Amino acid sequence: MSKTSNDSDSASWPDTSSPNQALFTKMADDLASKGLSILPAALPDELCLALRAQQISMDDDQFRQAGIGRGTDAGHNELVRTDQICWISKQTPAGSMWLEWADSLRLFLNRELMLGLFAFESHFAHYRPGAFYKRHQDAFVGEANRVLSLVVYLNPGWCSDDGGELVIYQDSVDQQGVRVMPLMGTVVAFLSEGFPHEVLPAQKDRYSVAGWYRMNTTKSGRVDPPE
Ligand SMILES: O=C(O)CCC(=O)C(=O)O
Ligand SMILES: [Fe+2]
Repeated sequence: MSKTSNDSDSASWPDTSSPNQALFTKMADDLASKGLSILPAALPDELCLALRAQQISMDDDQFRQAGIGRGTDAGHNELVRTDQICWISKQTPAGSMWLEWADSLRLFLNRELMLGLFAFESHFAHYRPGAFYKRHQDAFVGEANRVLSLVVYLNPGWCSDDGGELVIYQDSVDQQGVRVMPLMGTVVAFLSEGFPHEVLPAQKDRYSVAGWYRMNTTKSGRVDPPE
C-alpha cells in the first residue's frame, strides 16, 4: 500500500495553467453542494491509458482477494465482495502518475473546501464476470478515518448490458440510488461517510482504481494512518 502525504500544501499552488483546473473545480463544486461528484470522460486520457495498460498487463498473482476492514479487523467475506485488488505504489510510471494526480487533487480540495485531507491510499480492482461488492459504506460517522472516496474506471466501450454499475444511495434508507457505468475515464468522488453504495455483478472483466483520502488522526503514541 502506498500513501502520499505532504506538509507543504502550497508548493504547487496556484496552478491556473493545469489542465486539471476545470475538472478539479467541477469536482469541488459538486462536493460542496452534494457531497458527490460523477464526471464522465473526465480523467486525462494519458493517465487513463497508462493505468489501464498497467492493470491489464499484471499477472493474476499480483492481485489478491479483497478484504473488509483494515489491520486487525481485516477479513475476507465472499458474501460481501468478490473483487481482486492490488495496492498502487509509485514504483511504476502509471502508479506514480496516478498518485501525483491524486495528490494535486488533494491539495486543490484542501484549499477549496478545507477538508484537511492528509493521506491517500489506492488500489487497482478487478471484478471478474459475476464479481460484486454488496451495499456498504467506506467509512462510518465519527470514525474520522476515510474522508473522501475516489473511483476511476478503465473500461472502454462499456455498455449497459455489461452490468457492473456502481449504485450510489443518498442515505441509509434510499433503495433506488444513482447508477454509474464503469466506462473508461469516468471519475466518481463522494464523502466516505455519506453514501452507501454497491457494485452490481458485471458480465465481463471490470477494471477500476479505487482510493481514499484520510485525515491525520494521529494521537500521541499511535500513528494513524499507519506508515
Ligand atoms: O468500483 C466501484 O465502483 C466502487 C468500489 C468500492 O465501493 C470500494 O472499493 O469500496
Ligand atoms: Fe466502497
